[in-house]
Amino acid sequence: MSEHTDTDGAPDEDGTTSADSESERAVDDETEASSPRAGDDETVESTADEVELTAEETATDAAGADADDSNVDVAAETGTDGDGEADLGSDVSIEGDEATVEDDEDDLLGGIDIETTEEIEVPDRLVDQVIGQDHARDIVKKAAKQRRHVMMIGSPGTGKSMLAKAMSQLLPKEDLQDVLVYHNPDDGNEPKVRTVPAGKGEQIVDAHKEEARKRNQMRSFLMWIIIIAIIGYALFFARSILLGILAAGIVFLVFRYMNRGSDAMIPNLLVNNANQQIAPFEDATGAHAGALLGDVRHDPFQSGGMETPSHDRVEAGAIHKANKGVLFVDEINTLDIRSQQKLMTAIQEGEFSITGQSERSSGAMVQTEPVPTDFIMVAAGNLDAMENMHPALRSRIKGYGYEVYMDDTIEDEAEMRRKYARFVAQEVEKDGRLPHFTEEAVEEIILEARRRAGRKGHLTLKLRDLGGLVRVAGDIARAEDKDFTEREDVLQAKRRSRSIEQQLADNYIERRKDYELTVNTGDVVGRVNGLAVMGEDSGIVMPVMAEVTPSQGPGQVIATGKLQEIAEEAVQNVSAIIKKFSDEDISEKDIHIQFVQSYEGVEGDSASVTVATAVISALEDIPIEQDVAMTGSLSVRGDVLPVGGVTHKIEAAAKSGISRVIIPAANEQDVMIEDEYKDQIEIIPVQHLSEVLEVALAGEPEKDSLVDRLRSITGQALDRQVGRGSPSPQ
Ligand SMILES: Nc1ncnc2c1ncn2[C@@H]1O[C@H](COP(=O)(O)OP(=O)(O)OP(=O)(O)O)[C@@H](O)[C@H]1O
Repeated sequence: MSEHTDTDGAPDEDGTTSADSESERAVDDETEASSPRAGDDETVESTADEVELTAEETATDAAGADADDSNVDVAAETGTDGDGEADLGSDVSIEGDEATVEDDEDDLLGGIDIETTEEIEVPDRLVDQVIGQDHARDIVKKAAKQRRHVMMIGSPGTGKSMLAKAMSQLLPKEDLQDVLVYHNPDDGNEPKVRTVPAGKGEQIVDAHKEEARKRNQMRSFLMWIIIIAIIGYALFFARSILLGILAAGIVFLVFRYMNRGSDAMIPNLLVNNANQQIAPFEDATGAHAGALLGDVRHDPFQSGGMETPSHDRVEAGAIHKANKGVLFVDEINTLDIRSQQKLMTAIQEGEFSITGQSERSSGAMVQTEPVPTDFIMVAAGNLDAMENMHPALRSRIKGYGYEVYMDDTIEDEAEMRRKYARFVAQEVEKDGRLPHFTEEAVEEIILEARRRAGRKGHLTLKLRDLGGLVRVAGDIARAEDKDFTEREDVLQAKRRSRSIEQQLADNYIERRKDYELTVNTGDVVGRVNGLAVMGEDSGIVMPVMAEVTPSQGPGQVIATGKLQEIAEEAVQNVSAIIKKFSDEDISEKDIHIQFVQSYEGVEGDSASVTVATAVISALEDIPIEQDVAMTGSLSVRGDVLPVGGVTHKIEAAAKSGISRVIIPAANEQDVMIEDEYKDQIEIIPVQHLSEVLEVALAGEPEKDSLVDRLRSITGQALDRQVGRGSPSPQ
């Protein structure tokens, strides 16, 4: 829309052809020294923009609460490299400790000295409260400045909507507008639309109401005079009270009708930003068409003087309410295609007429003049969302904005741990009812953040879940009337707030124990205790059995249920090696694989080492030790490759009474098992299938000759000792 102008001179997405828009962007980019956009070289981008942002922050951060950008100020003042002390507020002193705490992993609070989180100052601006996600945060700042759209892809609870909300706080409030819808005397079905600066809308409506009230007052006065005159005339001259009442009634109705007419002239304040302290943030996640695009209510009377004028029935949609602010749509692929197309039009044109969304209602007759929709769109979701999103909409966002992938974890450094301590303070303050956390309680939360990361030297950024733990712990402390949330409360919360998958997995392990289905002693040919993950945070022992039989025709891999594909892939991977060391030709055999009592939940190739071991055992008729469980992916040359969820898998093995577990050596650093399991299980990291067989197979000398053959054909010369006695990483 022509009336939309951006404060920074950046072009609107105003319906120009893409060629026009591109040239506008080029001009814009020139004026902005080097405004980057998605797809540009990141290094070049960030240098120019950091300068911009730093300048912006220095000017605007009067509150001094900026989390990361304050580093610059701190560095300038103290001469240090500035690593965020200022984040934690003046109450918390960490100066002097810096050099020593930086790399001390055991200092869980990263060097700050607090008794409780009450002492930690929480920054005012949402953007400064965001932990990690530096890339996304920078993008959001740039995009707010340049009025660009953003697409954030990543795991749930990593701060996507928080960042979108933060973006609205960064937009200029001065640009906000009110939108009024007026009756159109020429065409009642096409109400007029006018925009005025925020706050003016209410004044205009009030002025119209006042005018209508005065007019109606005058009319009422006139009406009563006429009624009295008519009744007087009827009584004294016509001598008929009935006639008088009838005539007075008609006069009354005529005046009522006239009054309704002047009420109908009062405009409808469609979008009211009078009390808006920041630019609007509209969350249109899962919104139906009406809520997203606006609607016109049905009018049951439609005509005859009783109808509601069409402009009064118009309702704004999220796209209109978000004008000059942020429209956030999570799981954007769940919007139906028509809504996505219309959303695209709104982005492109910067305006969108409102019409009835229900085709059979009287609202469908009405279509307003275009209503401004000059919002910044923040689309979010996981990778699926991106695949299933309307391609043209995606290209709109891409062409006019940034795409950013959210991190799941962040490096575990002193600065970051201090921010996690602040995160606990933030969550406590946000909730408003929880007791603050003691130092030890915060330490336990940080330990949990490490554990949940599933990666050595990292902390989880799935902070919604971690915030959930903070709340449960706080609630436990509150229920006990404690002044502060203590370490025991966090430990209890950890036990209580187990996910459905964790509860299911524990049930599963218990049930298998009850029915004595878990075999953890002795040795069996063709049976391996495999390990799998359920959901994101729990493991199970999943035995795999293999049987090899001569085939009538070409050999097949036969597996149960949905696991056929995984079995086939695992057998294919191992077939090259088997061909070399075995006299048996497996292409002439049927290989039956059973994932015992499991139909799904096995992720991809993490079962391939298990399947390969079971097949080799069945083929060579060498038994497998059942006190061993294993996980790992396999290359065609027999290398054992890393997999996910090792910590949960090891814990599941320990819970099932298994005493040794084989994991890929590359995953060794990710193991963060709870203390209680450390003495129960020996962890054996391996690099090659020959090591797996050396540990898992029983029945020498067949085992030794097989391992030797495997080593010689794959050129694997292992110096290190594997098997019993190798130190566990914990
Ligand atoms: N990076 C972060 N920094 C600080 N707090 C965070 C962060 N990520 C998540 N949180 C906390 O978790 C809450 C939920 O996060 P948010 O709604 O932004 O996640 P999301 O990525 O949008 O998830 P979803 O896609 O499921 O909606 C936030 O209100 C905040 O308390």
